[in-house]
Parts: sequence; structure tokens; C-alpha cells
Amino acid sequence: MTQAAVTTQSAPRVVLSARGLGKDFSGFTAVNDVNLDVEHARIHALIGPNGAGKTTVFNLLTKFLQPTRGQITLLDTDITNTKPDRVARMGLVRSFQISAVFPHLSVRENVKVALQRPAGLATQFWLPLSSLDRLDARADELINNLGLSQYRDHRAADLSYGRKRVLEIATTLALDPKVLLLDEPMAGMGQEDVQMVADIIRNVATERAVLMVEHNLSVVADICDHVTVLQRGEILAEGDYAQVSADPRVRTAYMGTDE
Ligand SMILES: Nc1ncnc2c1ncn2[C@@H]1O[C@H](COP(=O)(O)OP(=O)(O)OP(=O)(O)O)[C@@H](O)[C@H]1O
Repeated sequence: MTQAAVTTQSAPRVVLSARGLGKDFSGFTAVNDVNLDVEHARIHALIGPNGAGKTTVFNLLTKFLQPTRGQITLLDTDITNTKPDRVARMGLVRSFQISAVFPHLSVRENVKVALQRPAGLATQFWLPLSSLDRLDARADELINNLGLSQYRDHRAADLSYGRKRVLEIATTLALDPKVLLLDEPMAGMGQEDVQMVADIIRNVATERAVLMVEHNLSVVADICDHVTVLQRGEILAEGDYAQVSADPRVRTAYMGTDE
């Protein structure tokens, strides 16, 4: 391997960045002066107390909301004024809620429906599902990678809550995102499912960047490489989990005390 190749491999690669990001709602500033650098093959957490602005930042990055101030760059392209569907096609994909999974289709059929888009097929619900047979191999690869192979022919409705979440991540991965945004992936899960989904996210992040909003701080401590703490719409602290959790300002924001 050449020296250049070694350097390229080891250098952190920023795939999504925000500079001076801000959003006002009728005079109320929900997000102000947020700078973020999300790197390839890393898991980046966005945390903060209720109302800190995490969801608004997600909506700004995916362009569901138009920023009042600032700039967003995806893979070296300025996407500040780009429409959400185009941003998704460029590789910034947000996981949808479980309701995005079709309950009466099997795990495999759900993944195949999701695979139609990157395969260049229009979503044509009037076509028989058998017309999607050529997507079997790719669907099975995704299903195996996410540990769902023994549930391949189960109806989505019959899966446990945690496995529905994993299926939902699988349908998102069908779009082959470069940056995956996960909004509280552990919400409502028991400990066993939390561990399973944490392992899946770690696995998924070996090939792409993951930015996640998560309230479960032990998960953040366990799997996240970098943590940005928001409070009242602004960045309060950032660093690895050990750094931010030792910061007295973060302790005060979460617990009302820095003890
Ligand atoms: N469309 C809107 N119009 C007016 N205010 C809004 C709007 N969306 C969000 N806000 C306000 O912006 C602030 C940040 O909200 P946001 O939902 O981004 O916080 P959050 O950190 O995601 O909170 P939570 O952890 O409770 O989900 C809150 O004060 C909220 O009331």
C-alpha cells in the first residue's frame, strides 16, 4: 500500500457538516450557531435535555425544515437549499418509524419493496411481488447482515418490537446511505433488544456514518465515538462520552447539579 493510501484510510473523513446552523420559529430561536462534523465510519450522538433542539437539527440536516441561518454540506456538496428527496438520493437517509414497515408483508418482502428505489424501479404497487424476485439476493444479504435470516419469511407484524426496529433499519439501508440518521433507535425497548440493536448499529457504522439522537446514555457511552450535547438550541459541549459526561455544565444540564 502506498503512503498516500495509508494516509487516506486513517484520516477522518467528514461526510456531513453544518456551520452556523440556526432555526427561528416566529421569533423563537430553536437552534442557534450549531457546528457539526459527522465522520465516515463513526457513530456520532446528539444528546441533550427535552426541548434542546435535537429533532429540529435532524429536520434541518435532512432538509425537512429550511434553516434560517447557516450552511450544510453533504459529501463536499452544499445542500443548504436542496430538497429533502434529493438529499436522500445523495445519501443522507433518516430512519423512519416502525409504521414505515408494512405489517402484513414478510421481512423479505419489506426489504425487497425498499430495494426497488436504488434498483431504479419506480414504486409500482400494482406489480405482483414476484416481479421483485431479482432483488432476492440483495435482500437476503441485508437480512443476513442484520441477523434477521431466521425471521425472513415471518410477517413484520409478528416480530418483536426490537426486531421491527432492525427491519426498519434494514429498509433504510436498502437505500445504501452514506450517512444514516437514527432518531432515538432504542426508544421503548427492553434491555435485551437494546443490546441487539446497539450491536446492529455498530455493524452498520463500519461502512457509513451514523448520527443518532439517543436518550439512553449507557448506549451512547457504549457505542458512540463522538458526542455533541445541545442545550436550548446551542452546543453546550462535545467530545467523547468520557469528556462530555465529566463536564460540569453537562451534569448541570441533565441533573441540575454538577456533583
Ligand atoms: N414547528 C415549531 N414551531 C415552534 N416551535 C417549535 C417547532 N418545533 C420545535 N419547536 C420548539 O423548538 C424547541 C426545540 O424542540 P425540539 O423538538 O427540536 O427539541 P428536542 O431536543 O428534540 O426535544 P425532545 O428530546 O423532547 O424530543 C422546543 O422549545 C420546541 O417547542
